[in-house]
Amino acid sequence: MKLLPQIQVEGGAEWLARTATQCLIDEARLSPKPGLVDSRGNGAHHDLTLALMEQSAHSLTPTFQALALQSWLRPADIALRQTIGRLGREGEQAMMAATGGVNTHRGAIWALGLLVSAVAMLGGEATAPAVAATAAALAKLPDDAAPKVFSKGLRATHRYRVPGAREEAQQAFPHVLQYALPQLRLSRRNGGSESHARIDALMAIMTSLTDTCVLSRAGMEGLKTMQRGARAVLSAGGSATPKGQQALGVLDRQMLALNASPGGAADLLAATLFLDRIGTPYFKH
Ligand SMILES: CC(C)(COP(=O)(O)OP(=O)(O)OC[C@H]1O[C@@H](n2cnc3c(N)ncnc32)[C@H](O)[C@@H]1O)[C@@H](O)C(=O)NCCC(=O)NCCS
Ligand SMILES: Nc1ncnc2c1ncn2[C@@H]1O[C@H](COP(=O)(O)OP(=O)(O)OP(=O)(O)O)[C@@H](O)[C@H]1O
Repeated sequence: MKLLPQIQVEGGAEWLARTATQCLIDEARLSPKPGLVDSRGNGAHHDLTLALMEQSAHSLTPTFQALALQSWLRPADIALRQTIGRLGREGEQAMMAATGGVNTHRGAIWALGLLVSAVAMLGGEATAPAVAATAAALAKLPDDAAPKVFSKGLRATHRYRVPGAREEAQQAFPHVLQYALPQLRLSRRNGGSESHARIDALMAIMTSLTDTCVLSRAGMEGLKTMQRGARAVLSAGGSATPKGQQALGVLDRQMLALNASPGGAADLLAATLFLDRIGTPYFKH
Protein backbone atom coordinates (compact mmCIF):
# COMPACT_ATOMS: atom_id res chain seq x y z
CA MET A 1 0.00 0.00 0.00
CA LYS A 2 1.18 3.49 -0.85
CA LEU A 3 1.70 5.68 2.19
CA LEU A 4 1.19 9.33 1.44
CA PRO A 5 1.80 12.36 3.62
CA GLN A 6 -1.47 13.73 4.99
CA ILE A 7 -0.94 17.00 3.11
CA GLN A 8 -0.91 15.12 -0.20
CA VAL A 9 -4.14 13.32 0.74
CA GLU A 10 -5.79 16.63 1.63
CA GLY A 11 -4.58 18.25 -1.59
CA GLY A 12 -5.84 15.30 -3.60
CA ALA A 13 -9.26 15.35 -1.92
CA GLU A 14 -9.55 19.07 -2.51
CA TRP A 15 -8.66 18.69 -6.19
CA LEU A 16 -11.16 15.87 -6.65
CA ALA A 17 -13.94 17.91 -5.01
CA ARG A 18 -13.19 21.01 -7.07
CA THR A 19 -13.01 18.95 -10.25
CA ALA A 20 -16.31 17.14 -9.59
CA THR A 21 -18.03 20.49 -8.93
CA GLN A 22 -16.54 21.97 -12.11
CA CYS A 23 -17.81 18.99 -14.14
CA LEU A 24 -21.35 19.65 -12.84
CA ILE A 25 -21.05 23.31 -13.83
CA ASP A 26 -19.62 22.44 -17.26
CA GLU A 27 -22.49 20.00 -17.83
CA ALA A 28 -25.12 22.54 -16.76
CA ARG A 29 -23.75 25.34 -18.99
CA LEU A 30 -23.23 23.17 -22.07
CA SER A 31 -25.74 24.12 -24.81
CA PRO A 32 -27.91 23.21 -26.61
CA LYS A 33 -29.02 20.15 -24.55
CA PRO A 34 -32.46 18.77 -25.47
CA GLY A 35 -34.98 19.09 -22.61
CA LEU A 36 -32.31 19.96 -20.04
CA VAL A 37 -31.34 23.14 -18.21
CA ASP A 38 -28.55 24.85 -20.17
CA SER A 39 -27.28 28.38 -20.83
CA ARG A 40 -30.27 29.03 -23.12
CA GLY A 41 -32.90 28.30 -20.48
CA ASN A 42 -34.77 25.80 -18.31
CA GLY A 43 -35.57 23.12 -20.89
CA ALA A 44 -38.51 20.99 -19.75
CA HIS A 45 -38.03 21.99 -16.08
CA HIS A 46 -40.34 24.48 -14.45
CA ASP A 47 -38.59 24.53 -11.09
CA LEU A 48 -34.94 24.66 -12.28
CA THR A 49 -32.67 27.45 -13.56
CA LEU A 50 -29.01 27.54 -14.52
CA ALA A 51 -28.27 29.73 -11.48
CA LEU A 52 -29.92 27.12 -9.23
CA MET A 53 -27.94 24.29 -10.86
CA GLU A 54 -24.69 26.20 -10.27
CA GLN A 55 -25.60 27.00 -6.67
CA SER A 56 -26.39 23.34 -6.14
CA ALA A 57 -23.07 22.27 -7.70
CA HIS A 58 -21.14 24.56 -5.33
CA SER A 59 -23.08 23.27 -2.32
CA LEU A 60 -21.74 19.78 -3.10
CA THR A 61 -18.00 20.58 -2.94
CA PRO A 62 -17.72 19.77 0.80
CA THR A 63 -19.59 16.48 0.23
CA PHE A 64 -17.19 15.42 -2.53
CA GLN A 65 -14.23 16.44 -0.38
CA ALA A 66 -15.48 14.42 2.60
CA LEU A 67 -16.12 11.42 0.35
CA ALA A 68 -12.55 11.61 -0.98
CA LEU A 69 -10.96 12.04 2.45
CA GLN A 70 -12.91 9.15 3.97
CA SER A 71 -12.18 6.85 1.02
CA TRP A 72 -8.45 7.49 0.63
CA LEU A 73 -6.67 4.12 0.12
CA ARG A 74 -9.55 2.23 1.76
CA PRO A 75 -10.79 -1.11 0.38
CA ALA A 76 -14.38 -1.61 -0.87
CA ASP A 77 -16.07 -3.04 2.22
CA ILE A 78 -19.32 -2.63 4.13
CA ALA A 79 -17.83 -0.07 6.51
CA LEU A 80 -16.81 2.24 3.64
CA ARG A 81 -20.15 1.66 1.85
CA GLN A 82 -22.01 2.79 4.97
CA THR A 83 -19.80 5.85 5.36
CA ILE A 84 -20.26 7.01 1.77
CA GLY A 85 -23.99 6.23 1.96
CA ARG A 86 -24.27 8.55 4.95
CA LEU A 87 -22.16 11.26 3.27
CA GLY A 88 -24.20 10.93 0.06
CA ARG A 89 -27.48 11.38 1.92
CA GLU A 90 -26.03 14.37 3.79
CA GLY A 91 -25.01 15.75 0.38
CA GLU A 92 -28.59 15.34 -0.85
CA GLN A 93 -29.73 17.34 2.18
CA ALA A 94 -27.14 20.07 1.50
CA MET A 95 -28.38 20.22 -2.10
CA MET A 96 -32.02 20.48 -0.97
CA ALA A 97 -31.10 23.25 1.49
CA ALA A 98 -29.21 25.15 -1.24
CA THR A 99 -32.09 24.91 -3.72
CA GLY A 100 -35.04 25.41 -1.38
CA GLY A 101 -36.16 21.80 -1.76
CA VAL A 102 -35.70 21.27 -5.52
CA ASN A 103 -33.96 18.12 -6.76
CA THR A 104 -31.17 19.45 -8.95
CA HIS A 105 -28.47 16.79 -8.59
CA ARG A 106 -29.62 13.60 -6.85
CA GLY A 107 -28.48 11.34 -9.67
CA ALA A 108 -25.24 13.28 -10.01
CA ILE A 109 -24.38 12.96 -6.32
CA TRP A 110 -24.76 9.20 -6.68
CA ALA A 111 -22.63 8.81 -9.84
CA LEU A 112 -19.95 11.43 -9.12
CA GLY A 113 -19.90 10.57 -5.41
CA LEU A 114 -19.04 6.96 -6.16
CA LEU A 115 -16.43 7.98 -8.75
CA VAL A 116 -14.77 10.50 -6.41
CA SER A 117 -14.62 7.82 -3.71
CA ALA A 118 -13.19 5.32 -6.17
CA VAL A 119 -10.35 7.62 -7.30
CA ALA A 120 -9.49 8.23 -3.64
CA MET A 121 -9.58 4.49 -2.88
CA LEU A 122 -7.01 4.06 -5.65
CA GLY A 123 -4.76 6.74 -4.13
CA GLY A 124 -5.66 9.62 -6.43
CA GLU A 125 -4.24 8.22 -9.67
CA ALA A 126 -5.94 5.64 -11.86
CA THR A 127 -7.32 4.92 -15.30
CA ALA A 128 -11.02 5.44 -16.09
CA PRO A 129 -11.81 1.67 -16.30
CA ALA A 130 -10.11 1.02 -12.94
CA VAL A 131 -12.05 3.88 -11.32
CA ALA A 132 -15.37 2.68 -12.77
CA ALA A 133 -14.71 -0.91 -11.63
CA THR A 134 -13.87 0.28 -8.11
CA ALA A 135 -17.01 2.45 -8.00
CA ALA A 136 -19.05 -0.58 -9.12
CA ALA A 137 -17.63 -2.70 -6.29
CA LEU A 138 -18.85 -0.05 -3.83
CA ALA A 139 -22.27 0.29 -5.51
CA LYS A 140 -22.82 -3.49 -5.29
CA LEU A 141 -22.37 -3.55 -1.53
CA PRO A 142 -25.53 -3.24 0.56
CA ASP A 143 -26.07 -0.17 2.72
CA ASP A 144 -28.31 -1.39 5.53
CA ALA A 145 -28.58 2.10 6.97
CA ALA A 146 -30.32 3.38 3.80
CA PRO A 147 -33.96 4.27 4.48
CA LYS A 148 -36.44 2.27 2.41
CA VAL A 149 -37.96 5.21 0.63
CA PHE A 150 -40.12 5.48 -2.45
CA SER A 151 -38.51 7.18 -5.43
CA LYS A 152 -39.62 8.01 -8.95
CA GLY A 153 -36.54 6.31 -10.38
CA LEU A 154 -37.19 3.06 -8.52
CA ARG A 155 -40.82 3.04 -9.60
CA ALA A 156 -39.83 3.50 -13.26
CA THR A 157 -37.27 0.65 -13.12
CA HIS A 158 -39.99 -1.68 -11.76
CA ARG A 159 -42.76 -0.55 -14.04
CA TYR A 160 -40.70 -0.78 -17.24
CA ARG A 161 -38.31 -3.53 -16.04
CA VAL A 162 -35.21 -1.57 -17.01
CA PRO A 163 -31.91 -0.78 -15.30
CA GLY A 164 -31.68 2.62 -13.57
CA ALA A 165 -29.08 4.72 -11.76
CA ARG A 166 -28.19 1.95 -9.29
CA GLU A 167 -27.60 -0.64 -11.99
CA GLU A 168 -25.58 1.76 -14.17
CA ALA A 169 -23.12 2.15 -11.28
CA GLN A 170 -23.17 -1.56 -10.37
CA GLN A 171 -22.30 -2.41 -13.99
CA ALA A 172 -19.29 -0.03 -13.88
CA PHE A 173 -20.90 2.83 -15.84
CA PRO A 174 -21.15 1.20 -19.30
CA HIS A 175 -22.73 4.33 -20.81
CA VAL A 176 -19.71 6.37 -19.74
CA LEU A 177 -16.99 3.89 -20.62
CA GLN A 178 -18.44 2.31 -23.77
CA TYR A 179 -20.46 5.17 -25.26
CA ALA A 180 -19.58 8.65 -23.99
CA LEU A 181 -15.78 8.61 -23.52
CA PRO A 182 -15.06 7.01 -26.93
CA GLN A 183 -17.46 9.47 -28.64
CA LEU A 184 -15.95 12.47 -26.79
CA ARG A 185 -12.48 11.50 -28.01
CA LEU A 186 -13.63 10.64 -31.54
CA SER A 187 -15.42 13.98 -31.97
CA ARG A 188 -12.37 15.83 -30.64
CA ARG A 189 -10.15 14.00 -33.13
CA ASN A 190 -12.57 14.88 -35.93
CA GLY A 191 -11.85 18.52 -35.25
CA GLY A 192 -15.13 19.66 -33.69
CA SER A 193 -15.07 22.24 -30.89
CA GLU A 194 -14.98 21.01 -27.28
CA SER A 195 -18.69 21.92 -26.92
CA HIS A 196 -19.59 19.86 -29.99
CA ALA A 197 -17.58 16.91 -28.68
CA ARG A 198 -19.43 17.12 -25.34
CA ILE A 199 -22.84 17.35 -27.00
CA ASP A 200 -21.91 14.31 -29.12
CA ALA A 201 -20.90 12.43 -25.95
CA LEU A 202 -24.31 13.28 -24.45
CA MET A 203 -26.00 12.00 -27.63
CA ALA A 204 -24.01 8.75 -27.39
CA ILE A 205 -25.37 8.20 -23.86
CA MET A 206 -28.91 9.05 -24.98
CA THR A 207 -28.88 6.48 -27.81
CA SER A 208 -29.23 3.65 -25.31
CA LEU A 209 -29.71 4.78 -21.69
CA THR A 210 -32.97 3.80 -20.01
CA ASP A 211 -33.22 7.20 -18.34
CA THR A 212 -35.75 6.95 -15.51
CA CYS A 213 -36.18 10.75 -15.56
CA VAL A 214 -37.52 10.47 -19.11
CA LEU A 215 -39.57 7.36 -18.31
CA SER A 216 -41.20 9.00 -15.27
CA ARG A 217 -42.12 12.14 -17.19
CA ALA A 218 -42.87 10.86 -20.70
CA GLY A 219 -43.12 7.06 -20.56
CA MET A 220 -41.77 4.60 -23.14
CA GLU A 221 -42.74 6.91 -26.00
CA GLY A 222 -40.51 9.63 -24.54
CA LEU A 223 -37.63 7.19 -24.08
CA LYS A 224 -37.87 5.88 -27.66
CA THR A 225 -38.05 9.46 -29.00
CA MET A 226 -34.89 10.33 -27.06
CA GLN A 227 -32.95 7.27 -28.25
CA ARG A 228 -34.04 7.62 -31.89
CA GLY A 229 -33.35 11.37 -31.97
CA ALA A 230 -29.88 11.00 -30.45
CA ARG A 231 -29.03 8.31 -33.03
CA ALA A 232 -30.18 10.66 -35.80
CA VAL A 233 -27.80 13.40 -34.58
CA LEU A 234 -24.81 11.05 -34.54
CA SER A 235 -25.59 9.35 -37.84
CA ALA A 236 -25.91 12.79 -39.48
CA GLY A 237 -22.25 13.35 -38.55
CA GLY A 238 -22.62 14.81 -35.06
CA SER A 239 -23.50 18.22 -33.66
CA ALA A 240 -20.68 20.03 -35.51
CA THR A 241 -22.30 19.38 -38.91
CA PRO A 242 -25.28 21.32 -40.36
CA LYS A 243 -27.32 18.09 -40.68
CA GLY A 244 -26.46 17.06 -37.13
CA GLN A 245 -27.47 20.49 -35.85
CA GLN A 246 -30.76 20.19 -37.66
CA ALA A 247 -31.42 16.76 -36.10
CA LEU A 248 -30.50 18.18 -32.69
CA GLY A 249 -33.06 20.98 -33.17
CA VAL A 250 -35.74 18.43 -34.04
CA LEU A 251 -34.92 16.37 -30.94
CA ASP A 252 -34.95 19.50 -28.75
CA ARG A 253 -38.48 20.40 -29.94
CA GLN A 254 -39.73 16.82 -29.52
CA MET A 255 -38.37 16.54 -25.97
CA LEU A 256 -39.98 19.85 -24.96
CA ALA A 257 -43.33 18.82 -26.49
CA LEU A 258 -43.21 15.57 -24.47
CA ASN A 259 -42.07 17.36 -21.27
CA ALA A 260 -39.14 14.93 -21.33
CA SER A 261 -35.76 15.69 -19.79
CA PRO A 262 -32.81 13.28 -19.88
CA GLY A 263 -31.53 14.08 -16.37
CA GLY A 264 -29.85 10.69 -16.01
CA ALA A 265 -27.95 11.19 -19.26
CA ALA A 266 -26.87 14.65 -18.04
CA ASP A 267 -25.53 13.13 -14.81
CA LEU A 268 -23.57 10.58 -16.81
CA LEU A 269 -22.14 13.34 -19.02
CA ALA A 270 -20.82 15.04 -15.87
CA ALA A 271 -19.35 11.64 -14.85
CA THR A 272 -17.76 11.37 -18.32
CA LEU A 273 -16.12 14.80 -18.02
CA PHE A 274 -14.83 13.78 -14.59
CA LEU A 275 -13.27 10.51 -15.81
CA ASP A 276 -11.83 12.33 -18.81
CA ARG A 277 -9.94 14.65 -16.42
CA ILE A 278 -8.83 11.84 -14.13
CA GLY A 279 -6.50 10.58 -16.88
CA THR A 280 -3.89 13.06 -15.69
CA PRO A 281 -2.75 12.96 -12.05
CA TYR A 282 -4.09 15.73 -9.82
CA PHE A 283 -0.75 17.14 -8.84
CA LYS A 284 0.03 18.02 -12.45
CA HIS A 285 -2.91 20.44 -12.67
C1 LIG B 1 -29.24 5.51 -6.40
C2 LIG B 1 -29.89 6.86 -6.13
C3 LIG B 1 -29.63 7.73 -7.36
C4 LIG B 1 -31.39 6.70 -5.94
O1 LIG B 1 -31.94 6.23 -7.13
P1 LIG B 1 -33.41 5.87 -7.45
O2 LIG B 1 -33.42 4.88 -8.56
O3 LIG B 1 -34.14 5.51 -6.20
O4 LIG B 1 -34.05 7.16 -8.14
P2 LIG B 1 -34.21 8.72 -8.01
O5 LIG B 1 -35.44 9.07 -8.75
O6 LIG B 1 -34.09 9.20 -6.60
O7 LIG B 1 -32.92 9.27 -8.80
C5 LIG B 1 -32.53 8.76 -9.99
C6 LIG B 1 -31.69 9.81 -10.70
O8 LIG B 1 -30.64 9.15 -11.34
C7 LIG B 1 -30.47 9.61 -12.65
N1 LIG B 1 -30.75 8.49 -13.61
C8 LIG B 1 -31.90 8.11 -14.15
N2 LIG B 1 -31.78 7.04 -14.93
C9 LIG B 1 -30.50 6.72 -14.90
C10 LIG B 1 -29.75 5.69 -15.51
N3 LIG B 1 -30.31 4.77 -16.28
N4 LIG B 1 -28.43 5.66 -15.25
C11 LIG B 1 -27.86 6.57 -14.46
N5 LIG B 1 -28.50 7.57 -13.85
C12 LIG B 1 -29.81 7.64 -14.06
C13 LIG B 1 -31.45 10.73 -12.84
O9 LIG B 1 -30.84 11.97 -12.60
C14 LIG B 1 -32.48 10.50 -11.79
O10 LIG B 1 -33.08 11.69 -11.34
C15 LIG B 1 -29.25 7.61 -5.01
O11 LIG B 1 -29.94 8.80 -4.78
C16 LIG B 1 -29.07 6.88 -3.66
O12 LIG B 1 -29.34 5.72 -3.43
N6 LIG B 1 -28.58 7.64 -2.73
C17 LIG B 1 -28.35 7.22 -1.37
C18 LIG B 1 -27.04 7.78 -0.89
C19 LIG B 1 -25.88 6.90 -1.26
O13 LIG B 1 -25.83 5.69 -1.08
N7 LIG B 1 -24.83 7.52 -1.77
C20 LIG B 1 -23.61 6.84 -2.03
C21 LIG B 1 -22.79 7.49 -3.07
S1 LIG B 1 -22.46 9.18 -2.80
N1 LIG C 1 -28.66 20.19 -16.85
C1 LIG C 1 -29.60 19.49 -16.23
N2 LIG C 1 -30.89 19.82 -16.38
C2 LIG C 1 -31.85 19.10 -15.78
N3 LIG C 1 -31.64 18.02 -15.01
C3 LIG C 1 -30.39 17.65 -14.80
C4 LIG C 1 -29.33 18.36 -15.40
N4 LIG C 1 -28.21 17.78 -15.02
C5 LIG C 1 -28.53 16.76 -14.26
N5 LIG C 1 -29.84 16.63 -14.08
C6 LIG C 1 -30.49 15.52 -13.28
O1 LIG C 1 -31.87 15.37 -13.48
C7 LIG C 1 -32.55 15.14 -12.25
C8 LIG C 1 -33.81 15.98 -12.24
O2 LIG C 1 -34.83 15.26 -12.85
P1 LIG C 1 -36.34 15.46 -12.49
O3 LIG C 1 -36.69 16.92 -12.60
O4 LIG C 1 -37.13 14.49 -13.32
O5 LIG C 1 -36.37 15.05 -10.96
P2 LIG C 1 -37.52 15.14 -9.93
O6 LIG C 1 -37.44 16.39 -9.13
O7 LIG C 1 -37.39 13.86 -9.16
O8 LIG C 1 -38.85 15.11 -10.82
P3 LIG C 1 -39.89 16.25 -11.27
O9 LIG C 1 -39.15 17.51 -11.66
O10 LIG C 1 -40.53 15.58 -12.46
O11 LIG C 1 -40.80 16.46 -10.11
C9 LIG C 1 -31.63 15.51 -11.15
O12 LIG C 1 -31.57 14.47 -10.20
C10 LIG C 1 -30.28 15.70 -11.81
O13 LIG C 1 -29.38 14.73 -11.35
